[in-house]
Amino acid sequence: MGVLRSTVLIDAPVRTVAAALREVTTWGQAVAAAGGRLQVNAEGALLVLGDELKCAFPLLPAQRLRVDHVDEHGLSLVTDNGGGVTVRVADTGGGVLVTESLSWNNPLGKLGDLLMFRRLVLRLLAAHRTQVELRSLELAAAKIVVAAAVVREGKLLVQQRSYPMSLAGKWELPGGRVEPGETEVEALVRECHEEMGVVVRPLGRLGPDIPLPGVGLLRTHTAWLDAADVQPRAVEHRAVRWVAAAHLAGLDWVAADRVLVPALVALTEQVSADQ
Ligand SMILES: Nc1nc2c([nH]c(=O)n2[C@H]2C[C@H](O)[C@@H](COP(=O)(O)OP(=O)(O)OP(=O)(O)O)O2)c(=O)[nH]1
Repeated sequence: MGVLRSTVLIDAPVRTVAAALREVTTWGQAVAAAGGRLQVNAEGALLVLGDELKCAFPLLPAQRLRVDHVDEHGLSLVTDNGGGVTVRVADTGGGVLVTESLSWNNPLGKLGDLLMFRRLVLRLLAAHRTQVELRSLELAAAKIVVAAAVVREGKLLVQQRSYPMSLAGKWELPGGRVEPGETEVEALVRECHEEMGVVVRPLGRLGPDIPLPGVGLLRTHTAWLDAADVQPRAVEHRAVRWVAAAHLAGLDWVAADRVLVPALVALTEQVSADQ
């Protein structure tokens, strides 16, 4: 088995780099820059566990890759013959270190590695490194949309959108755009008050950053309702609902929020166990 590794230090938040890694287009552009073609069998713009990709390079048999692991620390893709790509992101305090390892099984042996595979893999690693860095810096400068994950009595608070047409009827977390001069926490408190008439207390970050094409970057914070007995109401939305962990995966979410579901399920189960 051949293995090559590449590293790069990126000046962006660690979850933002992880978000760039998940983007299907980042992988597609890297493969194209190395002379290949990537076909993706994924529902959204971001890779989730189990998604499949088919990677083809001239003169080589196409490889099927499956997303085997993905979280805010990186992801791994595995091929049918035991090879694959693992990318890890780690905050060093002086930038985010991205380490990518690409391993392959070459039926042509050492000579094939020397003549062809090593060069191709190095090209691919360099192209991916460049794409991830470019996209991370772009996302780090993007406008932020904040969302609140509020759990009470074993259920998560969700809202049903009423606009625009393309999102009407879909479910999302309460929140909205961070206005100029506002912190994320201030925006979250303001949006929850405007949208549901409640006061929330944000507690900290949850789950991955999620790129919203043409809008910005979605960032989620866990939050508590300030008063235990107050009932959120739908001011701008069609409905608000409290949903148990077991029903979260089945909800008709806006596309981006599907990526958050594992973190939302884990949070809801954990808070229910603690209460
Ligand atoms: N609030 C919120 N917005 C989300 C989520 N997921 C997601 O893709 N979005 C998108 C939908 C919108 O394109 C954008 C934020 O829109 P918004 O309508 O909530 O924000 P806003 O109140 O600041 O904007 P507006 O109504 O004044 O236009 O982010 C989510 O979970 N919560």
